Amino acid sequence: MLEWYAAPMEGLTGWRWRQVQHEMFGGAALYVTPFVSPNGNFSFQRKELEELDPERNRGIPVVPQILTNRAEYFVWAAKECRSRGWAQIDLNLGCPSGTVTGKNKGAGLLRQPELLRQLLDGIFDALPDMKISVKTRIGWERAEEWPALLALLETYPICRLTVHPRVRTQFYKGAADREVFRWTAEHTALPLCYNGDVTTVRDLREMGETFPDDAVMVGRGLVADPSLLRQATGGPAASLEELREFHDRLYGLYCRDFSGDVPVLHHMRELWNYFSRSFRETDTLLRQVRKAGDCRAYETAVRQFFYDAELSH
Ligand SMILES: Cc1cc2nc3c(=O)[nH]c(=O)nc-3n(C[C@H](O)[C@H](O)[C@H](O)COP(=O)(O)O)c2cc1C
Repeated sequence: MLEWYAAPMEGLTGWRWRQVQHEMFGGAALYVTPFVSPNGNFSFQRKELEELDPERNRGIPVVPQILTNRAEYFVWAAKECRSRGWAQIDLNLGCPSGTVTGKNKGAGLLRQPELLRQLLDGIFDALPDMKISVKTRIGWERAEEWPALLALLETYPICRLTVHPRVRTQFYKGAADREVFRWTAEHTALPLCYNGDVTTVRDLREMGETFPDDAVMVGRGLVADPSLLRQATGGPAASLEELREFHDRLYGLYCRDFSGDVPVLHHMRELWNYFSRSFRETDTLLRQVRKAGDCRAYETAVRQFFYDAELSH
């Protein structure tokens, strides 16, 4: 059955974004959290605890994502998540960042098949009753690596394999290779989820028609237009008023929770990098937003923007 998922995006789709998006627009059957990264201290950071907190995610179907290359850290973190009521845990095999891959984590594991095997053996031996999903790229530097990686992954009872069909060295450049996903769908019995460059309702419909038995995960397209999955499930596109309310509520949560203007503005700038695509003619606004040295200047720029704004669709 085709389902739509919200992708994990560090700094963008954290619990505050999920709260507001889910309440206002919904449409996602699951929301994978930006990764948490357990280590030898066997304790989560405050930000990670918030990300996993049932209260902050109340009513939202959340799948915590874990980034590690050590089975004992994953198993500890998964049990912590289970004790908070989360039934499924996702393993990150896709993060391309040099600081992550340099430690053989995320996509770094894709060039270390033996380490990956040990990690998966340890995870699936210790957690036979938990639903474990995996989100992966198709290789380190060449798509030709994918058949061997898939053969390895297939030996485990992965409850859903999300495939982002780029290799690590591409980061987010070039096009996601939908042919590789098609090949994967023809060659594996694992439940699949497609992820990459799905940004319009037309894309969503096309994916739904081509892969009716799989799921589709949307990242940047959903941050750009938080109503995208509502539209995929037959609902209307967001109105200008809804987008303004979405912005104001999220901004209000950042202002409430962060101390000082700097972290608030940092988060809002990240959001606008994508959210601006919902509107026409955003150059002046984006300049003003980037220039705003404090929240007052930011609020003035955004008020003016919404006064003049026109939707891009
Ligand atoms: C700023 C940013 C943060 C991301 N954080 C994560 C993350 O924490 N975990 C993860 O698995 N993928 C992460 N990703 C990758 C996205 O989940 C997704 O795979 C990627 O954006 C491609 O999908 P899209 O074209 O629908 O955006 C991140 C991507 C970006 C651009």
